[in-house]
Amino acid sequence: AATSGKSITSADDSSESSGARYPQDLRSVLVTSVLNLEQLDIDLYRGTHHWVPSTQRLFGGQIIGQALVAAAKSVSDDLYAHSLHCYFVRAGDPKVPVLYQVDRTRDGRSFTVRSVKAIQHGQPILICQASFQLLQPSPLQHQFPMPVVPQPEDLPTVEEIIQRYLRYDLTESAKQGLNKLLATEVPIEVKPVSPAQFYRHVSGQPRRLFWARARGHIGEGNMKLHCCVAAYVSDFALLGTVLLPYPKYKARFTASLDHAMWFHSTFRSDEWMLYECDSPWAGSSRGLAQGRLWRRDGVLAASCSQEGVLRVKPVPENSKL
Ligand SMILES: CC(C)(COP(=O)(O)OP(=O)(O)OC[C@H]1O[C@@H](n2cnc3c(N)ncnc32)[C@H](O)[C@@H]1OP(=O)(O)O)[C@@H](O)C(=O)NCCC(=O)NCCSC(=O)CCCCC(=O)O
Repeated sequence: AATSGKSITSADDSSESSGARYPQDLRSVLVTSVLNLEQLDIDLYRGTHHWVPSTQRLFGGQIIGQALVAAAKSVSDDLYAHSLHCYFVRAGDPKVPVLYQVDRTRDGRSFTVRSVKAIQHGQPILICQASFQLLQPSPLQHQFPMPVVPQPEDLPTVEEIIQRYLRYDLTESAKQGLNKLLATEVPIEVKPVSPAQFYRHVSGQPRRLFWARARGHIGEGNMKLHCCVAAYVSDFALLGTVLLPYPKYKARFTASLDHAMWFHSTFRSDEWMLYECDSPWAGSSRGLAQGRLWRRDGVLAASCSQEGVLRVKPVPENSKL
């Protein structure tokens, strides 16, 4: 079943397919560049960087998404990604590309496993195992119900929310921070269900919900690619859920330590999906966050879990943001 270096980052180019929002010249940058790896040799790929968070380390979602692209290139078209398990062992350096080395761990009748090492400066920054499966019928089928929330059309984008905040009486440095956020091109669109909770302006349960989708058109037909994009999206704002009950503290150092993801159903990552994030536990400078990605028709598309290191400091009194 193994193949060599197939292109999995080819979106459906056949103009606007079934209700797509974008013509082909507005293909998602996630497909055209973020997840588009250069093949250097058999099972060896190179990826470059796009959005780098303010932490100045590589965005974990990008490394996971690219690792899954590399793994998927060596499995046949009839197999679907069903899970991945990763450890972030070193911070990624945004100044150099990342190499992805794929090991074809096992090809079975139903399941196929790949191990991927992401390397910079000769050392691993991520180790990832991904598993793929032939679709199989099953009498066992259940899922939790999707939370009831406002539809994305009735909610503002993060950009609109930031514009609103900029009209408040803020310190110069808070304004600068918000303007920097506005100027940053993140390849996904986000609509928080509760902006005050999303931005930690109210103390609350360690739980938040937002709608997310890839910017631009991807199209149907390439489920592996949608899983790679969902892996990218799944690392966005997930770990921050741990901080929601603690408005009196701000992050001094946060980084995800590991990330696991399970894909349950077919979905389109360029259509709105509800991301439900919660954190059941924090302690010992670590926090556990869990996420569920829902299709808007209520089908559970994917679940993920992540543990991160979180070192915090008190927010100064009288802080305006
Ligand atoms: C840093 C990792 C997690 C390993 O930590 P450690 O084993 O402690 O490594 P060191 O290199 O020894 O220390 C790193 C740093 O931490 C300081 N440190 C260590 N221990 C302590 C302590 N007990 N108390 C205080 N400080 C401590 C140490 O001094 C170092 O500080 P520095 O000298 O100032 O650097 C390592 O495994 C790692 O980095 N892994 C990679 C993590 C990663 O990159 N994850 C993916 C990116 S995170 C992400 O994507 C989330 C983005 C979210 C964006 C969004 O929400 O939208």
